[in-house]
Amino acid sequence: MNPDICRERENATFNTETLTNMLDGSAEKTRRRREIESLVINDPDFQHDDPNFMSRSERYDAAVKKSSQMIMKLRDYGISDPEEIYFYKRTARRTFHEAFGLHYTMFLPTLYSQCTPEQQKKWLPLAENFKALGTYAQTELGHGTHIRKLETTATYDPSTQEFVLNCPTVSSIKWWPGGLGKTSNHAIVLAQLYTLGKCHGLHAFIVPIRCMKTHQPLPGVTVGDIGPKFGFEEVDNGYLKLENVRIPRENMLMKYAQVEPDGSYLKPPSDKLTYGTMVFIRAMIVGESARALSKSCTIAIRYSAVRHQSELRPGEPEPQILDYQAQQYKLFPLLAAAYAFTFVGQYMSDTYHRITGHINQGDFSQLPELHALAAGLKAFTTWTANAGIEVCRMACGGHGYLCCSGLPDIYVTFTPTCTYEGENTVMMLQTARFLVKCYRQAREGQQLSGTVSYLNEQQRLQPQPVSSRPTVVNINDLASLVEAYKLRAAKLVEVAAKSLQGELQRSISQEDAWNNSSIELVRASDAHCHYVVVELFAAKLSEISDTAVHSVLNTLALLYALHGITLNSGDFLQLSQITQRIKALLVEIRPNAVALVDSFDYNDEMLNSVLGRYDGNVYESMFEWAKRSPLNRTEVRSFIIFNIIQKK
Ligand SMILES: CCCCCCCCCCCC(=O)SCCNC(=O)CCNC(=O)[C@H](O)C(C)(C)COP(=O)(O)OP(=O)(O)OC[C@H]1O[C@@H](n2cnc3c(N)ncnc32)[C@H](O)[C@@H]1OP(=O)(O)O
Ligand SMILES: Cc1cc2nc3c(=O)[nH]c(=O)nc-3n(C[C@H](O)[C@H](O)[C@H](O)COP(=O)(O)OP(=O)(O)OC[C@H]3O[C@@H](n4cnc5c(N)ncnc54)[C@H](O)[C@@H]3O)c2cc1C
Repeated sequence: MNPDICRERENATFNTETLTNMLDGSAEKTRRRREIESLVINDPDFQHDDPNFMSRSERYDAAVKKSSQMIMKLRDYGISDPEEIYFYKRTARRTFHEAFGLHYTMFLPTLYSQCTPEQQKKWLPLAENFKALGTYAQTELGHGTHIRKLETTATYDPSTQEFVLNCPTVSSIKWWPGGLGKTSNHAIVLAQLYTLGKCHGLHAFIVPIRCMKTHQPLPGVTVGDIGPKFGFEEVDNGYLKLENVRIPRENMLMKYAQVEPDGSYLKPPSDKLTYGTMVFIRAMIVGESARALSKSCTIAIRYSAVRHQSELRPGEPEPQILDYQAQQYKLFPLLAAAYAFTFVGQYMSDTYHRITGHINQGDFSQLPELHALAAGLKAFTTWTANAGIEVCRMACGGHGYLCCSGLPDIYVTFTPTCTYEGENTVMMLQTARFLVKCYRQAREGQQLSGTVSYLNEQQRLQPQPVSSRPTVVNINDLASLVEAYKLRAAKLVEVAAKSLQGELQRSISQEDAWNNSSIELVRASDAHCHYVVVELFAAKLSEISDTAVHSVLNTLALLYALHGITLNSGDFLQLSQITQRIKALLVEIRPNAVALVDSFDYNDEMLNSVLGRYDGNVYESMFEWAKRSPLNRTEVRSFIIFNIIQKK
C-alpha cells in the first residue's frame, strides 16, 4: 500500500464506513451491495481485457456477450431486486454502457407505463425473457428536440385493423436509438397518429423490426448502425427507415389513448403522458451525474495524494500535489458537488416514484412540477458533472489523458447526457416555462407548493420587487446561505418574468417575447435548480446523527454553497471575505479528502483506473497496463514500415 495514501487514511477525522453506510442507507445495505459486487469481481467470466485495446466491432461483441452473461448469471443467483441488479450490472459494465441498455432503460419502462393490462400480458413475458429485445425510437435525422414535428406516421387502416408505418422523408429516418443498429428485434416507435383522416399527434407503437428467429430485418425495414461516435463505442446506436410496415391495431400502446376497431380515437387524460418515459430517464440521470462526478473525484483525489511534483519550499522534498491550494480549489468544490448530487439524485428518484404513484391513481396534478424538476435538475447536474470530469482529468496532468486513468472513458460516456433525453438548454427552458407560470400565480395570490413555494414567500415578505433587496449572507451559516440562494432564485425568476412582460409590452408575439428573454429564462432555471440543490444538501445534514460525519459534510456543504456564490458573484453581493472563508474550508477538508472519496466505496474493478487504485500503486500499474497494449504485441511493426520508407 502506498505510504502516502495510508497516511491520508490515518489523518481522517471521521469513520468512512459510517459515511458509506449512510450513502447506502444502512450497514446491511452496504454489506449486501459489496456482496453483489464481489460476485462480479470474483467471476472469471468478467476478467476480460480493457475495451480500449479492442476495435469497435470487438467492443460491441464483448458488450453483447457481457449483457447475455449478466442475464444468465443474475437468474442463477436469483437476484431480482432492481437496485441489486443495478449494483451487479454497474460493477460488470464498469464505465461503459451495455448493449441491451435501451431495452432495460426505455423499452421495458415504456411497456410498464404505457401498455394496457392486456398488452402487458402479451408483451412483458416476451420482453422480460429477451425474446422481444427492444429500443426506443423517437429521434429522427431532422428532429430530436421538437418532437411535435417528428415526421414518421402511423396511419390506421380500418379495413384490416392495422397501422401502416412510414418514414416519408430522409429527415424522418429514425436516428440514434441505442441498440437499434444490430441488437434489437423490436422498437417502441413514436409516430404521428392518423385515423379517419385526422392527425392526433405523437403516440407510441411496438414495431417488430427483425425476425425473432433469424434476426434478419423484416420487409419494409431498413436498419443499421450510424457509425463511430465520440464515445459509447460499444453501443450500436442505429437508424431505422420504415416503408409501409403494417402492425396490428393492438400494437399501439393504449393505456392512455385508444383507437377503436372502427378507427375512432379516444383521447388521453393528458397528451403529455406519452412523454412519460423521458421524464423517468431524466430523473434517473440526476443520479448518474452524482456517480460520474464522484468516480472522477475519487480518481483525481487519490492520485493527487500519491503524486509528488514541483517544489513548495526550497530544499524540501516534492510535496503531494493535493497540498497545493490551487489543486484543492479545483477538486474539493467538485467533491462537495458529488455529495450534493448524490443526495439530490436520491430525492429526485423518490419524488419521481411518489408522483408517478399519484399519476397511476389518476391524479395528474403534480405532473407539471415533476416534468419541470426532472428537466431542470437533469440539465443542471449533467452540465456541472460534465465540466467537473474534465477538471478532474486535467488535474491529473498527462496521466489523466491516458485511457488507463479511467477519466477519458468516464467523460466520453457521460457527456452525451447533456444532449440526450432532452438537450440541456431546451430542458432549462422547460423549467423556466413552469417557473414563470408559478411566479404569475404567486403574484395573483395563489398558494404554491413543493420546490417553488419560495415564490409565495418572497411575495409575502416584502411586496417591493425582489431584485431591489440586498443579499446579506452569514457565510458560516448554511441556513443563511440557503436563504441567499432562495432570494437569488426568486430575484432571477422575477427578472425573467419582467423581461417577458417588457417584451410583450412592446407588442411583439408571445413566441418572440419568449425567444428574446431566453437568456434570463435559462438563468432563472439555473438559479432555481442551484437553490434546490443547496436546500437539499442542508436538509440532508439535519438527518445525520454521527457528529464527525455531520461536521465533515457540513464543511462540504458550506464549500459548495460559497463556491457557487463566487461562480455567480454577479447575482450575489460579492463578499470579499467569501474567498478567505473558502480557503479556510479547503484547509479543513484537506485531511479528509481521501477518506471522503473512500466513502463512495468504489472497488477498483468498477473504478477501472490505475490512477485511482485503492492501494495508490499507480506507476507500477500504469507500466503493466501499457505493456498489454496491442501495439506492444509485436516488436518489429514500425521497423518494417521504417525500412520501407528508408528504401524509397
Ligand atoms: C440511468 C440512466 C442512463 C440511461 C442511459 C440511456 C442511454 C441514452 C438514452 C437516450 C434516449 C433519448 O434521448 S430518447 C429521446 C429524448 N428526446 C427528448 O427528450 C426530446 C426533447 N423534447 C421534448 O421533450 C419536447 O419537444 C419539449 C418538452 C421540448 C417541448 O414539447 P412540446 O410538446 O412542444 O411542449 P411545449 O409546447 O413546450 O409545452 C406544452 C406543455 O407540455 C408540458 N410538457 C412538455 N413536456 C412534458 C413532459 N415530458 N411531461 C409533462 N409535461 C410536459 C409543458 O410543461 C407545457 O405545459 P404548460 O406550460 O402548457 O402547462
Ligand atoms: C449518445 C446518444 C444516445 C441517444 N439515444 C437515443 C435513443 O435511444 N432514442 C432516441 O430517440 N434518441 C436518442 N438520442 C437522440 C437525443 O435524444 C437527441 O440528440 C436530443 O434529443 C437532442 O436533439 P437533437 O439532436 O435534434 O438536437 P437539436 O434539438 O437540434 O439541438 C441543437 C441545438 O439547438 C438548440 N435548440 C433546439 N431547440 C431549441 C429551442 N426551442 N430553444 C433554444 N435552443 C434550441 C439546442 O439547445 C442545441 O444547442 C441519443 C443521442 C445521443 C447523443
